[in-house]
Amino acid sequence: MDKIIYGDVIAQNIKDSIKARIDTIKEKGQRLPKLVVVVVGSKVASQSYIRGKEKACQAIGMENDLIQLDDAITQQELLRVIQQLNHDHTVDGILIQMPLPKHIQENEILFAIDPNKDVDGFHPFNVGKMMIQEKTFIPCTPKGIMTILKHIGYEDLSGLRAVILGRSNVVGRPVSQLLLNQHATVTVCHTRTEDVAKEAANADILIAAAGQPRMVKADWVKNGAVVIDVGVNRDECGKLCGDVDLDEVIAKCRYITPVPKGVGPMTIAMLLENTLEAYDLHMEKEG
Ligand SMILES: Nc1nc(=O)c2c([nH]1)NC[C@@H]1CN(c3ccc(C(=O)N[C@@H](CCC(=O)O)C(=O)O)cc3)C=[N+]21
Repeated sequence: MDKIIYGDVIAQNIKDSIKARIDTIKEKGQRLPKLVVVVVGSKVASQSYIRGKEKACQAIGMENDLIQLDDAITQQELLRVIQQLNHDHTVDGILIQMPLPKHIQENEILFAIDPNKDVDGFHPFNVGKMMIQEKTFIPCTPKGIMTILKHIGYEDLSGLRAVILGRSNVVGRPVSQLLLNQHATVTVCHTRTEDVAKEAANADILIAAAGQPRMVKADWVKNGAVVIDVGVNRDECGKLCGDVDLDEVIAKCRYITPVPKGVGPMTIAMLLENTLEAYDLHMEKEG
């Protein structure tokens, strides 16, 4: 069914070209790009994502380290770990796995990461740069969504209505900016929106990032719409499922991304891409 966009296939192509780049770096005998992932605590949900990313790094020959920290780590101790990584010249990208435990002040942590190593694009300096359309690290999931849209010929979004379900710092807010940059007319819906289904039904491009299993039904979708499912939920059976009821929605839409094999693998590919960008930035500076 060519309505379904398999993000894992697009992601594989991107990873292949990053691998080719890394192969040439190896041939030249230069230092390899390196990503460090910091995880606090042992949340099960985090583990599968971390493993996916580790596997991806290994497959393309990118250096990667995992720093696993105890749940009980203090704010100061975590800040010190980040400082060390900031000063380590072999480290190109730093990813602090979200969410952090409740006793950690997330914003202070985000401020602490060297903006030039912020491959998540979560540092407020980089968030601000994105807002004013300066070149910077674009958060991985929003960047993955835009790459999928471009892949299906949705690059110039002039005259199109984009509706986003969810206003998180990680997906909803940044993707709204990126869609706006591509000239879409953007609506962001959230828990206080009066009639989400009605808003969604106006969308030419519907981005579901609400964290509600199979919330989006057929009557939420305009005929011919593009539906991007960012949901990472577990259903009653413990199976990974999205925010969109694909079986219902598929008849109405022009394109739809599945869960799994949709946005998730793209997020990882974008993380690798951002780490390579960070590497290029650092090599340029080191001369
Ligand atoms: N600082 C930070 N940056 C992140 O980018 C970040 C984070 N924290 N915290 C957690 C979320 C979640 N996330 C996913 C990435 C890939 C898949 C993915 O590849 N999923 C596969 C399936 C994996 C499976 O089967 O479990 C798929 O959709 O096909 C899922 C989830 C990134 N996150």
